[in-house]
Amino acid sequence: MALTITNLSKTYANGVQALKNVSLDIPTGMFGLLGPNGAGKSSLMRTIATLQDADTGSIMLDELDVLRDKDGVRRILGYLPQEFGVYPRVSAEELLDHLAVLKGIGNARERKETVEALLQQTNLWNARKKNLGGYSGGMKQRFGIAQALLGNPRLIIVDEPTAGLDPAERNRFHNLLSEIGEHIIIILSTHIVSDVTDLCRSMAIISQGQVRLTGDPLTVVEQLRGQVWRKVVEKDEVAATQAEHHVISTRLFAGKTIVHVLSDSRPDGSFEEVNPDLEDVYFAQIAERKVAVVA
Ligand SMILES: Nc1ncnc2c1ncn2[C@@H]1O[C@H](COP(=O)(O)OP(=O)(O)OP(=O)(O)O)[C@@H](O)[C@H]1O
Repeated sequence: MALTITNLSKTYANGVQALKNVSLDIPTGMFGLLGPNGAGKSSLMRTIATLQDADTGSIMLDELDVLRDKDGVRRILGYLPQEFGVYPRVSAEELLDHLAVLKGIGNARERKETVEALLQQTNLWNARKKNLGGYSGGMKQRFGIAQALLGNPRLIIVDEPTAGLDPAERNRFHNLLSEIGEHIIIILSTHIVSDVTDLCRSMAIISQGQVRLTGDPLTVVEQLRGQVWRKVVEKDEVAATQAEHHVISTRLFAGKTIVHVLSDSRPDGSFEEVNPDLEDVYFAQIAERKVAVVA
């Protein structure tokens, strides 16, 4: 199974062009869509989820025309949106049962089995009678995944799921996502680079509505080897370093600043080579855009 997005564009009524000729091939497994705030990730996710239309372009899930056959897509789609509201005075068990009815699981016995299995899988069984208003952020996200899994979806979209979760809940959420299956497509939209490093076998970086890079994380990181250099500088040296070099990131460490610089060769003897990671790949893409905008 594959999701093929071709030349997708979208301009909102206020003139903002959120998607510019986006083309992506998304294979089975977990796919990471990485980009800064405002990059166009949610616009793309909502379009795939049939919640809004594109101006031009096409999206095919194998033979299924996603932009035309919306009912067909909804039958096989699980969606966890960025803003996921719950009814605070209803228990997880009751709401999941209700959502299962809406998903078309009419048989009461089948529904009971499905709801119970999902509550177990998302580790909410012991809290199933508790009102959702009393759930923590992480529990709500796990409930969000439980509802997205109703009806055995073949395509799951999760939009920025770990923002605001503490490390333990984030781990739990990651484990849950990676257990869900290798045989369906899961698109994880996020601005948290390590979510993609940890979970995804293929990915894309999107910024300002355009796809900047696609590939598998290991390969795109390897392609940057020999081009990233680091130096520890005092805070008041950062500006001068930025003026002289192509700085892709700065990070505070013990009161000093670690700068990462992109360069085909060692800029000078004061820099040491970095073992690049996906964060370097990401910042290199995003930093290039900033340079392009200034120029
Ligand atoms: N309904 C809308 N009407 C007008 N502009 C919109 C609308 N939705 C999004 N935008 C704009 O389109 C651009 C892309 O937004 P989008 O929400 O798709 O990005 P994002 O990558 O999901 O960002 P974030 O992580 O902040 O949600 C932004 O400039 C945003 O302000």
